[in-house]
Amino acid sequence: MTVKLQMLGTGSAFAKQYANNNGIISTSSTKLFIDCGITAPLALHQLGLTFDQLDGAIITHLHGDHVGGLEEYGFQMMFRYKRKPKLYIANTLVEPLWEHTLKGGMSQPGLECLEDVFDVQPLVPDTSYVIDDECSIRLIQTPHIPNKSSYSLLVNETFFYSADMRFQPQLLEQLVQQGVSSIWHDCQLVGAGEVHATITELLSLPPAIQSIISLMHYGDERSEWEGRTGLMPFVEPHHVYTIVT
Ligand SMILES: Nc1ccn([C@@H]2O[C@@H]3COP(=O)(O)O[C@H]3[C@H]2O)c(=O)n1
Ligand SMILES: [Zn+2]
Ligand SMILES: [Zn+2]
Repeated sequence: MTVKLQMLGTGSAFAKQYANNNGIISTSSTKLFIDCGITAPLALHQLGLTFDQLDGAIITHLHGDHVGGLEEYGFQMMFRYKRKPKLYIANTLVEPLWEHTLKGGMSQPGLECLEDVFDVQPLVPDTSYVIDDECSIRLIQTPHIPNKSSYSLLVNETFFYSADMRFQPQLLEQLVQQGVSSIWHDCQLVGAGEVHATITELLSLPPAIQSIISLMHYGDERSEWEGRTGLMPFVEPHHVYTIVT
């Protein structure tokens, strides 16, 4: 049972040296985007891949760096590849993703809801879903923007992918107690962490937790922080990581 994760990009929403923090999670039989932001179509192309090589996407929340590539993904699959990709998304985000994000560009006769474009798999948070023999996923609602739903992702109950979330030391502690052995965390290197965890906050975690954290969703100032992130390495874009063995 092996699950791999390759990041198309590891950058913050405003980063220009690193593409949006979007990944491709894969098993021997399934390949899914984790988020599909503005830069995802180009980043995918630069990796030598095409949309039809993926089975679908898992979506964490509705910011452009996480969903801004879905219009092109949906249209390419519809008109070029003639197949509906799976869309794993929290049940609370199904309607807003269509009404507030995609409808303006995608609606036309015959395309009137998210289900007309994607094979929508609405996920109930805190519930585990089997993707295939090797992989299960569970969404956990985590705080990001006040009064907006946003989710982190637990893979096989052992790998925690924060997506975008504020500093939640108690949650991280609890996850470790429940058997999580690897955490990929978004990280704001400069400025106040109003909607993301800052590096200063993450550096305050006990060494035992820091030692299983890798940093993603960072800004262009990453190079100034090499060697200054405690026990937490940066996730490298394009590197293929084995996240579950
Ligand atoms: N209240 C907010 C809302 C948004 N932002 C910035 O906009 C970005 C949107 O994508 P993100 O990756 O969630 O990061 C957000 C902040 O940089 C912010 O700094 N404060
Ligand atoms: Zn983001
Ligand atoms: Zn966000």
